[in-house]
Amino acid sequence: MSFRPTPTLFSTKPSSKHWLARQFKDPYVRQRLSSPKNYRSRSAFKLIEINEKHDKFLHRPDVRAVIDLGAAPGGWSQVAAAWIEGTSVVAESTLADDGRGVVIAVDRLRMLPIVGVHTLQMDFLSPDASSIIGSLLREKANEGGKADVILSDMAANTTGNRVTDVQNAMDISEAVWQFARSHLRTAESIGRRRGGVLLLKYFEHPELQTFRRLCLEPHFHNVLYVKPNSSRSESSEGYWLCVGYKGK
Ligand SMILES: C[S@@+](CC[C@H](N)C(=O)[O-])C[C@H]1O[C@@H](n2cnc3c(N)ncnc32)[C@H](O)[C@@H]1O
Repeated sequence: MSFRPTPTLFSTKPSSKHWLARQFKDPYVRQRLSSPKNYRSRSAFKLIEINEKHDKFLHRPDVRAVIDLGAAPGGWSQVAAAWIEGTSVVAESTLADDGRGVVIAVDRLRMLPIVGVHTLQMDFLSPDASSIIGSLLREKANEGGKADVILSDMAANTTGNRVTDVQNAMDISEAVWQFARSHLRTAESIGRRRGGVLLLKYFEHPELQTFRRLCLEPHFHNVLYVKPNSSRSESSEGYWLCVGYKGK
């Protein structure tokens, strides 16, 4: 596919020129535009890469319920649904009776539908988010309302105020962790040390490292820092891949 902008569609401000130049050079932007899979976001390649490099935690026969927090526009949900829907390399017999598991995608923005994905438009930080998502899990996946994998690519809008931005990032990490405590399946219940997986985006800051040490490390068999090649090197984002949830 050729990748040429229509000049009249773009502003010529220096910031726009810089953005455009970066987009044209970016191999993942090109890959997204040329891929027949029509991924909705460049982020899809981050999840694909993390999954490939880390034991294909998403592509396990016993992964039936995936929650994608901060899912819009939907690249990660597409990747998860491809597996759950059985369009990936999976034996039919390993899927649930109706041939599917469930992906629940949550975002405060509206998302266009994706086959096999239940979308919830809501603010994840609202007090009733956990119970609403839990009810949907019980209804669509299992009585216990447990998820095998919880993904969070959520990021608050930056304000330019460092203190506020760090606090917002902390609030999201804390809320995701509290949610995982209630809804993530334990490794023990699956009989697999690496089961019960949380993938959580965070931004470099000492307070977030403290959060990792106090909240995540004691409750998972392994917590890895992951910076996929597809995550821009100038971005301070990284992911914690927490495998083997030990339970409360
Ligand atoms: C980087 S994008 C996610 C991209 C997504 N993984 C994909 O592949 O398409 C981050 C998303 O988090 C969402 N978000 C941030 N804070 C949120 C909140 N409190 N509740 C729900 N969604 C939130 C934003 O609306 C945004 O769509």
